[in-house]
Amino acid sequence: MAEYLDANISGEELLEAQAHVWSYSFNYIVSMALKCAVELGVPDAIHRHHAPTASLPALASSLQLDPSKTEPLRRLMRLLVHAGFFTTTTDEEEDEEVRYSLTTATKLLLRGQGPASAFLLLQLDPKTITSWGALSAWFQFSSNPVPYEAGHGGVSFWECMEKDPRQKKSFYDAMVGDSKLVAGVLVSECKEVLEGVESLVDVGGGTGAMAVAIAKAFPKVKCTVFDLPHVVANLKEGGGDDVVKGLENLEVAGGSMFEKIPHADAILLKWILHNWNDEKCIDILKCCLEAVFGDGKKKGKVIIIDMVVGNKAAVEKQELYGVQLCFDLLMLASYNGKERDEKEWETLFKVAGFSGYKIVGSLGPRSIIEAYP
Ligand SMILES: C[S@@+](CC[C@H](N)C(=O)[O-])C[C@H]1O[C@@H](n2cnc3c(N)ncnc32)[C@H](O)[C@@H]1O
Ligand SMILES: COc1cc(-c2oc3cc(O)cc(O)c3c(=O)c2O)cc(OC)c1OC
Repeated sequence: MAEYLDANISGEELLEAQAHVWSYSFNYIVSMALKCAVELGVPDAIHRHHAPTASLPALASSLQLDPSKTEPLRRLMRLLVHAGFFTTTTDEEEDEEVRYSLTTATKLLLRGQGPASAFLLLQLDPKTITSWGALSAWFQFSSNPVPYEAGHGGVSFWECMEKDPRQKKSFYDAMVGDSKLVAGVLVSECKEVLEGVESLVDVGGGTGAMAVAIAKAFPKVKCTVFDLPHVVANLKEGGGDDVVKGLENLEVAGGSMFEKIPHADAILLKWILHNWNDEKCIDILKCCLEAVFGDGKKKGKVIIIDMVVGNKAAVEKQELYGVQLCFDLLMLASYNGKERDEKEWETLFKVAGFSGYKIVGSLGPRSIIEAYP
């Protein structure tokens, strides 16, 4: 036994530890195999198939792969079945051939219509992966609080994105996909959040996907998409993925959430505060408070869709807790932002001047938090 190991460790425990290291060393291979399947169009080919399942030869032929790639495809699919992205059945009465079908997760990865495919491709973009490779150098040598900026000559993620149309498109495609998915759940299963709300501003609303969904589902709510002027510049003229144009109860406003936010009785902050450190969050929240006060009356609320690290959902489902911790590291690396636990949220609201808050629902690893003036 090597001297650095405790003499009491059994051989079984040692080999299990080795497999644990292997498993985490290989995690990216599963991610890359999934990216490969999405790029090949495997989910789409199964979806297009005349039956809800597809055999390996049918799949290979639909993907127009050379016959020599059929066996490698079987091995790719075996890994992704193990990871929960496809299921298999065998028709014993017919040909005993294995047939693949989609799971709910792979339905989210259909090209064009799948709300999570842009997110997957964004996380696995060579640029994103390269920035993770520089994290240890940032810990050791950088005085810039934002790892992303340290690797980009002091330029922020938002500024870099403006100079790189491909990165900008992939970022907003990922955000739009997520907003469509979350908006669908919000308007059908969490309607009470918008009960009694007459006007709403979606702060940092990007290209408007969330506000469009709310405006369509709640025609009596006057909605506004608010983001930096260049982000919302041509939304009214029909830019963006959603039809902002033509919706009577939807306005577009450009400005900065650090300066002035238009008045409304509900201010929505979806996936905003985790991008910022505590000081910046307090500035944003103070601006929100002014926006809901508007006519001087203490009414209205700020609705926040973000993670509450270690919440009940995460305690009950370990995978959700893992997602929260990965997002926290992504926010650290990209913006010096963070995912917050309930105590940290409570402190932010108190310091910004809110009278109270309530966690009113959960959306997978994220929560819906209401903060009151
Ligand atoms: C992570 S995205 C979230 C977008 C959208 N809420 C969603 O969940 O899909 C953050 C948004 O904040 C916007 N943003 C950044 N700085 C801002 C500022 N000073 N004022 C208003 N919006 C800002 C960005 O343009 C971007 O659309
Ligand atoms: C486009 O390249 C990068 C994207 C991100 C980034 O930022 C996010 C911000 C959010 O509020 C929510 C998110 O889900 C995300 C992301 O998923 C995400 O990938 C971060 C980067 O810097 C590390 C990027 O540059 C490479």
